[in-house]
Amino acid sequence: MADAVTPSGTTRTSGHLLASLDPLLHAWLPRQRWFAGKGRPVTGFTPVAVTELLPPDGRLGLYHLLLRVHQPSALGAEPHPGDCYQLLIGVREALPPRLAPALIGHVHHGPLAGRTVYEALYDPRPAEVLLEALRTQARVGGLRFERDRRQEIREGLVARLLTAEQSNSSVVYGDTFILKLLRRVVPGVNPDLELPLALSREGCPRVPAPTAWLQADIDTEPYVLAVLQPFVSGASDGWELALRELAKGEDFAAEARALGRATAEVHTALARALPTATLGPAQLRTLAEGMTERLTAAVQAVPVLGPYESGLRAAYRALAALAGEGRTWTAQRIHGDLHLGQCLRAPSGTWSLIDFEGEPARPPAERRLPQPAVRDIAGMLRSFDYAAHSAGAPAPDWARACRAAYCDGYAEVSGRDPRTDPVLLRAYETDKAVYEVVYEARHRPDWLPVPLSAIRRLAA
Ligand SMILES: Nc1ncnc2c1ncn2[C@@H]1O[C@H](COP(=O)(O)OP(=O)(O)O)[C@@H](O)[C@H]1O
Ligand SMILES: O=P(O)(O)O[C@H]1O[C@H](CO)[C@@H](O[C@H]2O[C@H](CO)[C@@H](O)[C@H](O)[C@H]2O)[C@H](O)[C@H]1O
Repeated sequence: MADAVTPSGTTRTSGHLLASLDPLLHAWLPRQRWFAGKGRPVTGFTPVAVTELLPPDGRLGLYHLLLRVHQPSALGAEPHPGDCYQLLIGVREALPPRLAPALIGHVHHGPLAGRTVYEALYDPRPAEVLLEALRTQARVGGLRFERDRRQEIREGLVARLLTAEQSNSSVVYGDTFILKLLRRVVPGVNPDLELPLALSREGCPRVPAPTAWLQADIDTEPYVLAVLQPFVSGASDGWELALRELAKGEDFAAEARALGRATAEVHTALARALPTATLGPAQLRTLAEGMTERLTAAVQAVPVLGPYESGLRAAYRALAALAGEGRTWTAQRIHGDLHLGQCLRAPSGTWSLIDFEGEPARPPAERRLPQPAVRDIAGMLRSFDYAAHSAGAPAPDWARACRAAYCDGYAEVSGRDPRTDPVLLRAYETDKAVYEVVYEARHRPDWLPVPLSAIRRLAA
């Protein structure tokens, strides 16, 4: 491993530390749930920044690492410098049994020889070090711990790692706050901080307002590394709730309507807070072309889509035809990956939306472009359909009622009924269903029939 490029204030041992960790990380990193490069071998690491948060000479050492992971590009893809991942490495003489699942390995040489290194977020003490650094707005090396001073952060909140299946890692502090530590990080503005901050400035209560955040400046570029928000205690997510109601044969229309209202509140606040744009004929054509290209790539990746391709293309042709008629749409910042799993219902019945990162597979710059709000609505409509097809026997009437109630709720608050834009809505729903086919084929092949049933309907 090359010598560490350390920000000022970092440790004398960091270069050696990385050299001794290299073989351990090779074995450990690709097995992590949040590692996005699965299926391609890891050929090496380059340290981007190494910061000592607790010196290793005590009972507990703690390092913050940003690591570039080198992997061969996918066949036909452009050469890529490698994704940058964020790690928190704990160092102890020996691991207590409760931390066994966190083990990375035993170090055999270098300054940490004889010590054990592990995934520090499993351990309450290192996680509490992060909260304390946020509370006190610490600066350590190139790490900047920032906070909104209007919100109080109490001392001594006890940390626990969330065990949910997720793309990043989250720690809950005393049921008061949740810290999302981003794993694959990119330079520039991150919508997962940008949009909740903008919504909080607008006074929109539908999104937990960021309390604090961690940033790094690397080669003059800012990286958002973690975001702390109030924890919605006792909340259930929309997906769990929908499946529970379906299993009981209960209707979900009242909740769907409340979700429609919440989505409209968020869209209205985002349109006020951040720039909007008008999509003219040229942009509509580009939009339709992009959808068509994604369909072509999806058919190549998942050939079972083949028989439906021409039927699905009709939705995109209809969109391009609207461009020919000179139709325009307003575009604005949106959630970008809205589905039932991104909606939390507090015990009081209030809904919140979370996770504004956008679709992780899309390039970061594209995720921050203004887009028609209908795209988020299409995501939610797909989600009701998903729920109705995931619970034992399909429940098309249940899905229809939810979809209608969601649009009603949206129209009540925004004054715009998404069903008055059927061509755009259908094109976005088709695009999302195609994405889902690829997603399920890659990640959950047993679920493939769920989006495929929508594909059959949309292609007819
Ligand atoms: N403010 C919050 N209050 C309560 N639970 C939350 C909150 N934010 C996130 N969660 C929980 O954490 C999980 C992961 O959060 P999410 O932002 O979706 O992370 P990821 O981007 O890693 O998927 C969610 O599914 C939800 O259960
Ligand atoms: O939550 P993520 O940002 O990781 O989104 C990805 O995974 C989702 C599944 O967890 C996937 O969503 C699809 O399945 C959901 C049920 O599990 C369903 O509610 C969604 O409507 C459906 O799209 C999402 O597409 C993917 O990007």
